[in-house]
Amino acid sequence: MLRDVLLQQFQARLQGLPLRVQTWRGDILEGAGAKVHLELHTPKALKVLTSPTMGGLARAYVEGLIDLKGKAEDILRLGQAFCRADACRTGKGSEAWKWWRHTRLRDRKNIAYHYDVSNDFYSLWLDKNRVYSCAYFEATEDTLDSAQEKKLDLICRKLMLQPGERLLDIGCGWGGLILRAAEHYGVQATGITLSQNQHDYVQEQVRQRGLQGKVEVRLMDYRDVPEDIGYDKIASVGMFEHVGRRNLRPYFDKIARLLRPGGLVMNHGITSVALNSKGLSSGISEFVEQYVFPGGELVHASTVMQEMAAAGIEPLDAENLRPHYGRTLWEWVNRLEARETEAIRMIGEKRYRIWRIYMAGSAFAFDNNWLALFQILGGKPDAAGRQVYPFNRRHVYAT
Ligand SMILES: C[S@@+](CC[C@H](N)C(=O)[O-])C[C@H]1O[C@@H](n2cnc3c(N)ncnc32)[C@H](O)[C@@H]1O
Repeated sequence: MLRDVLLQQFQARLQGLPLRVQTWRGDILEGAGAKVHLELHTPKALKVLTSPTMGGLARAYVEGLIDLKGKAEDILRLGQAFCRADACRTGKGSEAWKWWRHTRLRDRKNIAYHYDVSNDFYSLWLDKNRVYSCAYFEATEDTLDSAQEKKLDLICRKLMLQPGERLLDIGCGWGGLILRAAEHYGVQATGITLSQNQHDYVQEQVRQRGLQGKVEVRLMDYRDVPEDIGYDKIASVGMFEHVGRRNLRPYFDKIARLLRPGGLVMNHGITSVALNSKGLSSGISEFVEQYVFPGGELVHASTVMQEMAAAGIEPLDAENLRPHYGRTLWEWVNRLEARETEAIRMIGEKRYRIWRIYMAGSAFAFDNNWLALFQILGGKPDAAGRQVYPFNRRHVYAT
């Protein structure tokens, strides 16, 4: 019978893996020294497991065909060995994305899908400032809270924020950067987001902290920001992954028009390690597109610099924070798992599983050098080509 053949093929793949498997009939297939328990809830799961991909396993878990119990790190390591997916960084993923996907309406829907899940859910496992991007673990003893504050400060120092300057934060999330920049660096800050929940939360923070007139948040697409102001500094943190490969040129053109001559921009975001921008293989990109970040796209850091330069913004500094994002994501996963019951009550089992597996998978991808995180600082020279930037980096590291 086909089912028995599939079961045999599956068993052959298990050889030597520390995995305990329980089938829907209650049979136990014991691997040596099992660290992870895999439950097959239905014979349908066998189809996924006989020619497995990382994305296929994630989908089966999210859809409830299988259950995975154990430490998220062990699950990912086993998944990789089981799928024999050593080369996910090679960029053989889907090319399904198309430029017309990034209409304003579609982007707004995509953002709402991911960010408007529930503010309470995000507050369960993010740091106290609700920063949803890579932290900066400057010292080994840093906690998530301190590492996120250090990241915000690192960006403020790289941008050389001065009191009275105008700062625009494109994709401001729950306001961590604009609130800190206004309170600690004295800038006039404007944040934009496409998420209604984030917008409402930041507005309430501005009111509670008495920052009216100093911090403004707007529910707005970056393409619609009025160009008559001339910002001294612009930040975009964990946002440009939503822009789309083909929109990077107009995105940086827009930034160049918003920035006054001599101004600085910090583009902080996830980049691919593969040069060809095709996405991670083993079905990972397809899973992320369907369940996590519809419309998200990654490019190599060199492409970011190229597109920046084409818009007349001079790349001044680039730092890869890859290990910091691995650590940040493991912190998020551990904190989410510790609050599993509340999380499921708030957003339901399926969405809990999506966030758990995508964050653990992303942590694994950073640890394995499949993904990178680049802070790229650029400056807009004045008409004579001048860009006032120090001859050293003391302003960044001497605190
Ligand atoms: C991963 S969050 C990062 C939030 C914040 N910068 C942080 O570090 O916590 C991405 C942000 O980009 C915003 N975003 C995505 N696409 C956007 C667009 N087209 N226009 C404006 N904001 C956008 C989202 O609304 C969200 O606030």
